[in-house]
Parts: sequence; structure tokens; C-alpha cells
Amino acid sequence: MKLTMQLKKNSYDIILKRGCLKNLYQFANLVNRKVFILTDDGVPAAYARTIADQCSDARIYTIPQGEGSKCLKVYGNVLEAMLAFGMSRRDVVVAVGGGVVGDLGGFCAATYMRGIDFINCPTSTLAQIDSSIGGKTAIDLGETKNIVGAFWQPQVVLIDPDVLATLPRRHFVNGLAEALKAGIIADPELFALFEKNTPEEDIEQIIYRSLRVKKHIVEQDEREQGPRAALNFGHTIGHGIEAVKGIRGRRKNGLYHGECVALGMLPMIEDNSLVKRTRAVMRALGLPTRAAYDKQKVLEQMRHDKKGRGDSITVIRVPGLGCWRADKIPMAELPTLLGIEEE
Ligand SMILES: O=C(O)C(=O)C[C@@H](O)[C@H](O)[C@H](O)COP(=O)(O)O
Repeated sequence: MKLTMQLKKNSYDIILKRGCLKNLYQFANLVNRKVFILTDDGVPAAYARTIADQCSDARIYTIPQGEGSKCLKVYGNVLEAMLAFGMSRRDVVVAVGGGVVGDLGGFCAATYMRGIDFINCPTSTLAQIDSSIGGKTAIDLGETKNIVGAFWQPQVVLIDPDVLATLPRRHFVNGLAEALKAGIIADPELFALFEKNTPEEDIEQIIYRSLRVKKHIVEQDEREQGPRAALNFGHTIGHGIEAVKGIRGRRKNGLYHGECVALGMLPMIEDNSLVKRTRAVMRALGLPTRAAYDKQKVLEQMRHDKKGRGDSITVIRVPGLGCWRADKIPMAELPTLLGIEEE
């Protein structure tokens, strides 16, 4: 299956095909240029080697697995390794890994020599379903998520669902939260696939339909000036919980990104019967539907959300399945969203 992200001069193909990693050379120029392959130590090394074998001059650089690598220090280390490899403006960065590798690799490509080519080969459910397309690249500052970054679209995205077979179950399910998000805001049939509760069997359809939702929204609003904010459904509270509970991979008992997004979506659904159905899907998948966290601290984090403007913030609400609404609310109303009672 192929989708094309139509963004005028930034357009690119998204290839979704079992076994496609070994065919990257068919979609991108990997010879007569340096190819810097970024991966992490949780990704089977064979995937990066499969890419390297198709290049005339490749360097594999492996970072520690986990959100902790989306930081200034690792970002600097990667840039230094790119410079030491002798990379020029005509060379390319290939990310082979999950959301962390893609976000960091994309940001390195966006900023090295003011921007060089970037290719994304996502290997986690979350990255295949969501973060590998759309051009958001970023690192964190301390606990504040994605606060330093750039919009930098890839040249091509190669999605091989076969690689998901090596993921631990919890990691696999984590990414499905973003697909559930896409279904809730824009694709009732995708939501129905989740109610069937056979995600392994339906994974290609789940990935395809989620990417289609995201593509459609990004094409209307590449730089999140308007409707792209819909993709942030669940993230205002989700990023806050992530910062406070700690993200798994950075903190031992932390939660994964998708798990936090799942928790963040529930309070934003206005239709009670949809809340019940969503909760049932989440339980069946093994996503959390409740968690204990310090609400005041989460609130503090929510004030840093990129959808905030001074005293107000835009939040995404879902009035019913397949639709959404952006509401600009005063920051003072955020406590109510978290169920914090006014004094
Ligand atoms: O691509 C987008 O736009 C999204 O909001 C997708 C999100 O699922 C994703 O987690 C994104 O990285 C969050 O972006 P941020 O702007 O809230 O940092």
C-alpha cells in the first residue's frame, strides 16, 4: 500500500508493505552519498544493518533506548558523530527505530548544516501509526516534552509491519492508543476495528487507516496553525501525566506515551456512551483507563502546552464518534478538566 503526503514541494511517499525494509534503495538514493543510520539499542541490530547493506557509505549510530535520549546531550552527540563522519549537505539521515529515534533523527537532519535529507523507517507501532509522518521533530527539555524542535518532512517513510513481531506486547499496545485517537476523531470504521479486538490480525488496516486520517489533516495544516491541533486530542493531559509520572524508559515505573494519551483522551469525550465504548476498548487492549497522579503537578505541566497562548489554551474535545472541536478556554478552566475542585 502506498500513500502520498501532498505538501507541494515537501510531498513524499509513505510505503506500507511487509518486508519493505530491504527495498529502501528502490525509494531513495543510497549510493554516492553518506548515509547516517540512527537507531537505538532496543531495536534489533539487523534492521539497521539491512539498511546499511543497501548503501555505498553508511555509518550506524546507536543511542540508548528510551525517552531519556530525546535530550540536548544525546542530540549534541549525534550531531558530533555526523560531523566526524564527514557529512555534507547532500547526505542523508535514516532513522530506524521508534518515536524517539524518529523525533531525534529528524531534528538532527533538520538542523545539521541548516537541514539535510531525512528518511524514516519506523519500527514501533507508535511510530508506524503516527509519529513517523507529518514532519514533527523534537527533543525534550527536562521533563517538558517536544519543546525544542522543527517541522522537517522526511523524503520517504518506509513502514514494514513485520518488524512489530519483535515488540513486547505492552509496547505494541502503547502505539495502538494513537490509532484509537485517529478512529475517535475521524474514522468510525477504524474505531469499529478496535471493538472487534483482534489488533494483531488487523494491524495493517489499523496502520493504514490511522495514517490516512493523519495525512488528510496534515495536508490541510502542515504547521499546526489550525485543524492539525485535532491530532493532539488526548495530549494536553497526556503530556502532563507523562511529565509527572515519568515516561517508561526514563523512569522505571513510568507510563508509555500512548498510555498517557489514552488517559488524556477519556476526560475530553463529551458523549457518555462513547466514553463507555472507548473505556471498554482500552481495557480489552490493556491500556490504562485510570492512574494515580499528582493533579496539581500535571496542571503545572499542562500550562506549558504548545497550544497555550498567554491566559488561554486550545483543547480538543470530542462531542461524538468521528468528530472533534477545538475549544479555546481560559487556563483557569484547566483544573476542571482534571477534576480538581475549585476552592
Ligand atoms: O503530528 C501531530 O500533529 C500530533 O500532534 C501527533 C501526536 O500524536 C504526537 O504525539 C506529536 O508528536 C505531539 O506533538 P506536540 O506538538 O504535542 O509535541
